[in-house]
Amino acid sequence: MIPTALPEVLILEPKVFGDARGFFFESFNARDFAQCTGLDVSFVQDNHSKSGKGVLRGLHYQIEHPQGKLVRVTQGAVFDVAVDLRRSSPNFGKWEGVLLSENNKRQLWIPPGFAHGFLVTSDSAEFLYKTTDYWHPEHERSLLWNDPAVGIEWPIQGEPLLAAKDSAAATLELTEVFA
Ligand SMILES: Cc1cn([C@H]2C[C@H](O)[C@@H](COP(=O)(O)OP(=O)(O)O[C@H]3O[C@H](C)C(=O)[C@H](O)[C@H]3O)O2)c(=O)[nH]c1=O
Repeated sequence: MIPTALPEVLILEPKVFGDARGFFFESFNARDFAQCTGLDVSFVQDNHSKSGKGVLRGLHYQIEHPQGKLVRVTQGAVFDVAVDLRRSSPNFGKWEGVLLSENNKRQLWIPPGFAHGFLVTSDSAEFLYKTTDYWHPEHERSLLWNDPAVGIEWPIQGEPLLAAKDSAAATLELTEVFA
């Protein structure tokens, strides 16, 4: 486990076994996750998305039924970002960005209370993640990817490819946040 500038956001690096055939690693182990993070969480949903170069999905969160997310990349590379949306946090509005790729096999734990999104930096990327609560579309919110008040330094020249809901997302000042 590798800490980040946001104490609750954690990078996890699996032990990878390579041999003449290729590689093997345990991509998730509940006991090891609990031991190395000290967290007592259970995951209820696995998600898998594929995106082209320059796609930015996010920054999303559920205002009710907030989801903790354990995210990883199995093909390509993304710049993965978490933003602390807990008003009571000393890091409210602060962000952390981590390169996740098929090569570094790093995973990122994003707790409930944070917005999450990623920018695809490779030609395409397959993104897999586990969530600690189910999808509740009625509670989904989107924080604007380039809100100057948050100041995320996305590794992109020009505009990303965004879903309409993300182009129209609210700024930190106007979006719903957590206590
Ligand atoms: C999130 C989700 C979506 N869907 C359906 C709804 C749409 O018909 C389709 C695509 O959904 P959406 O455009 O919201 O997908 P993303 O933009 O990748 O959303 C995700 O983006 C960022 C990276 C996140 O962290 C969230 O997990 C999630 O909000 O999948 C489902 O059926 N179940 C789900 O859990």
